[in-house]
Amino acid sequence: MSKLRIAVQKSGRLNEDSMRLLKDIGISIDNGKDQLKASAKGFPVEVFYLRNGDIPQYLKDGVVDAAIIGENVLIEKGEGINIVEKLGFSSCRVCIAVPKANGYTSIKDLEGKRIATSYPNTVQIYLDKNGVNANLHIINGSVEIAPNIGLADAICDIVSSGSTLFKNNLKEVDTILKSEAVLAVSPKLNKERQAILETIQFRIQSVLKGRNSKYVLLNAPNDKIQDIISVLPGMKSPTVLPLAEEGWSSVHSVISKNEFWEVIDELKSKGAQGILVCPIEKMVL
Ligand SMILES: Nc1ncnc2c1ncn2[C@@H]1O[C@H](COP(=O)(O)OP(=O)(O)OP(=O)(O)O)[C@@H](O)[C@H]1O
Ligand SMILES: O=P(O)(O)OC[C@H]1O[C@H](OP(=O)(O)OP(=O)(O)O)[C@H](O)[C@@H]1O
Ligand SMILES: [Mg+2]
Repeated sequence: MSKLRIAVQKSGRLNEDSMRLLKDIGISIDNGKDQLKASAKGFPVEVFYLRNGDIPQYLKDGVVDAAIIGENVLIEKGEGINIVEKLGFSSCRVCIAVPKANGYTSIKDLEGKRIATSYPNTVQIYLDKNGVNANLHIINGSVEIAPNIGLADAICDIVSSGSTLFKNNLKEVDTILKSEAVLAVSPKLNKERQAILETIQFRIQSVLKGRNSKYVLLNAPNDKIQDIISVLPGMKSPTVLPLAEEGWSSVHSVISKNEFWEVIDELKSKGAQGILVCPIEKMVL
């Protein structure tokens, strides 16, 4: 039987969360990272440990069928590769930054200037769109140091917390794109492996829905129940069960992590007591 070949980053920012996601969807791997290729136990998948930056070419060539990769890398060099799931980790943005003292007003200020970057295609497309001519200086790491050593007037690199820019006396002036880890697929994927991929996608969706939701249990007097369930969507509708104590009920429901605190405040103000909040491992709708 054919196996789906999935690439993950060998080491770096994406590795740990990628391996955790694979584990959460039931793909466990015996051998360690020193192996560049490993088979999953009890599931038709082979995992390849590769450099994030090399993965787009492997996908294009069909050497691997799917990959967990930073969206920014696909935008830079992943033409023709489809993203099938956004995975909700390694969020960052690709930004233009200049020295703090620079009185930057718009991208036009970079006309004729030198920009250091590891993302030349992304920057060039952005400059072309804005009708700006600049000289790109391609470096693979520590891009933020370039203005300080006189190598460039501006940089274009990944920003997350902003602390690397801050430490290097730079300020973010333009965001070119936002990125997160994604599941990407080779244009050469065959039918048999497509079916394995669909099983994986279904499992990933169940895990991500679980991660984005909380299970809530609370107690309330029966005369407050209608008011309380009006703010609780649940998967279908909330579960209401009688408590041993006469006149009281327990309500169970699922809340989205994004609106969690607002809903909790509202539940309290409507008379909910003993509110318990539990993580959800997986959610199959
Ligand atoms: N500071 C950050 N915060 C959040 N996500 C980040 C950050 N830096 C990078 N990323 C994301 O993680 C991906 C991998 O970054 P990392 O620095 O680990 O590898 P790399 O050096 O770009 O790649 P390679 O595996 O080819 O050596 C990036 O492409 C980006 O999507
Ligand atoms: O906004 P921040 O939270 O400071 O993160 C941004 C920094 O993180 C990444 O570098 P990384 O640490 O991955 O080092 P690298 O250049 O060796 O890849 C990126 O290239 C920035 O330098
Ligand atoms: Mg990095």
